[in-house]
Amino acid sequence: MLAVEGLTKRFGGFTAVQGVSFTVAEGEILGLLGPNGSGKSTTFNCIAGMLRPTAGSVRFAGREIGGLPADEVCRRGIGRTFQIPRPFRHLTLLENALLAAHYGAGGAITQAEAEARARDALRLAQLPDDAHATVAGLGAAGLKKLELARALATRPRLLLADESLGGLDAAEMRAAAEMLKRIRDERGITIVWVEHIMGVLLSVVDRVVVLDHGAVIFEGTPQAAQEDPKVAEVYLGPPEARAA
Ligand SMILES: Nc1ncnc2c1ncn2[C@@H]1O[C@H](COP(=O)(O)OP(=O)(O)OP(=O)(O)O)[C@@H](O)[C@H]1O
Repeated sequence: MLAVEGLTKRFGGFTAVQGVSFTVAEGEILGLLGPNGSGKSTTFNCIAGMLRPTAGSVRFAGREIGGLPADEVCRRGIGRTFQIPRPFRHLTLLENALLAAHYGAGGAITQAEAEARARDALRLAQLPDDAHATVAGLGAAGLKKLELARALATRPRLLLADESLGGLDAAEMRAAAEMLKRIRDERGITIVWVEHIMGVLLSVVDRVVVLDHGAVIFEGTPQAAQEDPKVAEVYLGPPEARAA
């Protein structure tokens, strides 16, 4: 469904992503892992149209999308969440989701249809879908849910989830991971989940790609990732430096 090939992104003289290639199959949950600064968000933003790749190709559903603007990528069926939720705080949850539904449809749906999509997305994210629920009072976990609902309201076939777990406690992390799994299982939405926290992600993803210094250093099953010495080294440091 998604094929990233030779993706490279330079910022001036600095190469943040260098020749990254991976594919995502329909219905799969792929975990994109890597330590801070390894190029995950840059890769993600090149797919989602927030950044224009310096080189390489991004194909979605058989068509090149590399370099298309974010709104066009969204209309083609790729929804995304942001690492730092920035909802419209003066609007209700429903209004936030409604705006996302219109954005995802490029303004081509009726208000009734947008409302149906918005309510469905809020329910999927386990948020109230009544007209009065407000953003005020949502904690970190609630804001992440709203971020997810806004992405779902755009009716994506592929969901790019950016670091959904930062700032959550262990129980909230498990619940968030289960929610992504449920969205895939119930709706068949393909998911690329970007995270630097490895533990809980490995329990729900089908496959893992690990980046380090802008390049892919591992691709395989979650089990194999846990046993891979290169993955252990970027996460835990060289063997001699690890605590016994
Ligand atoms: N707009 C930019 N201009 C210059 N350098 C950038 C820019 N965006 C990212 N970088 C650099 O590119 C590298 C990769 O950053 P990126 O945000 O993609 O990493 P990441 O793996 O997502 O990290 P994190 O887990 O901290 O979000 C970093 O060294 C970062 O400082």
